[in-house]
Amino acid sequence: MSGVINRPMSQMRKMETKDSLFRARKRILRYLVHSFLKNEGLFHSAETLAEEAALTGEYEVCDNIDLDIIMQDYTSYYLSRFNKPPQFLRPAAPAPRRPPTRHARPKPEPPPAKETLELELPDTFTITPLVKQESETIPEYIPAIERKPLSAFLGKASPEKKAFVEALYQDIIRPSGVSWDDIKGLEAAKSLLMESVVYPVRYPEVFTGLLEPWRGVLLHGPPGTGKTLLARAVAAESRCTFFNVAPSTIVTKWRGDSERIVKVLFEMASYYAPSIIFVDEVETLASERGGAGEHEASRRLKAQLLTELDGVSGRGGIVFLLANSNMPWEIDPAMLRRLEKRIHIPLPDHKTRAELFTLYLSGAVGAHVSELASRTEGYSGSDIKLVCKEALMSGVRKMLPNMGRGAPNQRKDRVDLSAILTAIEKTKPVSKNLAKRHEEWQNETGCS
Ligand SMILES: Nc1ncnc2c1ncn2[C@@H]1O[C@H](COP(=O)(O)OP(=O)(O)OP(=O)(O)O)[C@@H](O)[C@H]1O
Repeated sequence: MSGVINRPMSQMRKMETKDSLFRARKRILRYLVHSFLKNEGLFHSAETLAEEAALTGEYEVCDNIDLDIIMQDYTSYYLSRFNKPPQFLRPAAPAPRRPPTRHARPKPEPPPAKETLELELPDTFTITPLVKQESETIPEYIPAIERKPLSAFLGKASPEKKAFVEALYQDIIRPSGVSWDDIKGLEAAKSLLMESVVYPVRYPEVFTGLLEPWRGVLLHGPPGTGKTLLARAVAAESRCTFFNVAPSTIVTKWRGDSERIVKVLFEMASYYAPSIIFVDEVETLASERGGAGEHEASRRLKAQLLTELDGVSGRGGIVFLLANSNMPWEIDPAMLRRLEKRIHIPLPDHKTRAELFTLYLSGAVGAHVSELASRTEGYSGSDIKLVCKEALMSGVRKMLPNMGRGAPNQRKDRVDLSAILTAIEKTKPVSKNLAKRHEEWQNETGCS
C-alpha cells in the first residue's frame, strides 16, 4: 500500500486510467454478451447473466454495434494483418476417462468435440452511458483506413499501380467530424440518406434481397446548398471510408491511365469497405454529350466507370457511389440509371436561413434574425455564409488602419445590422435561377 502512496502523481493517474479502461472493457463485454443472448432468443440465460453480473439499466448497447460486427471487423483486421483467418474455436481435449466401477452406471459419452471459445476483442467499440461518468474514457471506433495496412493491399503491385494507389490514398478523407447537427435544415435529405446509406451499412443483414441497398445515390441541387457537407456527414455517420475523388485525379492525359485508375479506385474502396466513393460534379466525368463529338478518352473512362459500378455488388464489402451535381440534366443516361436514388437538395427555407445567420454570426444578430432570413429568399447556404463574412469583414476593415498603433490587435465578432443589410445588397444569390429547374428535374426523373 505504501508503495502505491509513494508513487508520483502522473504514474498514479496512469494506473487509474488503465484500471478504469480495464473495468470499462469488462463492463462493455458483459453488456454485449447480454445483448447477444437476447438477440439469440436466449432470454433466460440473458436474465441470469444480468442478475449474476449485476447489470443494471444504467447502460445500453449502442445501436451500431454488436458482437457479430466485432467478430467481422476482427476477422477482416486479422486477415489483412496475418493473411489467414483467426481461429476462435478448437476441439476441447477429451475429459480423462475413469474405468467404470462394478455397480456404477456407464456415464454418457461426452460430445465428440465440445468447443471452447477463444476470443480476443479489440477495443474498438463504445456503449452509450445513460448516466455519463465523467472520469471515464471509452475507447473509440477505429476506421478501416487506420486498421488496414495499405501494404497488404499493395502486395506485389506494379510500380504503376502503386503510383495510382498513392494518388487515390491522398483523396481519402479522414473522419471529418462533420455531423448531421452541423447541417442546418435539409431534414428530408438527411433522413433519405440515413435510410439509403447509413442504415444499410450499419445493418447489412436487414438490407438484403429486394431491400438490397442502392449502389448509387445522386445529390442534386443549386450550388452552395450543402451537398458536399451532407456527403461528408454521411461518411462520418456511417463510418465509411470516404474517397473524395477529384476529377483531376482520374482524368489524366495518358492514354488508358484513367480507366486503370478507376479500376484501382473500386478495388481500394472494396478493400477499405464499407466505402463511399464521392464524385463531385459527376456531370463532368459522365456527361451526356456522346455521339461523334465525344472525345474517345472520355467515352472509355465513362464505360469503365459503368463497368466498375456494375461489378460493385459482386465484390466484397459495401461500396456506394455518392455523386454530386449542379446540372443533373447533363448526366449521361446510362450513368443516371446507376444513380438509382436521386435526392433533391433545395435552397434553404426561411427557418434554415435564420439558423444559418445565427450559426455564422454566433447569435450576434439576435432579434433581427427573422428579418434577415426574409430578406435573403433565394440565397444558398454558401451565399449566406458570404454575406456574414462580408459583414464581419466591414468591421475588421475599420479596425485595420489602427492596428499596431497601440490599439489591441483583437478581432471582435460584433456586427451592425446595417453592415449585414449592405452585405445582403452586395451579394447576389447566384443559385436562385437554377432552383426551379432542379425542382422540375426532380419531379420528372427523381425517385426519392
Ligand atoms: N444547410 C447548410 N448548413 C450548414 N452550412 C451550409 C448549408 N448549406 C451550405 N452551407 C455552407 O456553404 C458551404 C458550401 O456548401 P457545400 O460545398 O456543401 O455546397 P455544395 O452544394 O456542395 O456546392 P457545390 O455544388 O457548388 O459544390 C459549406 O461549407 C457550408 O459552410
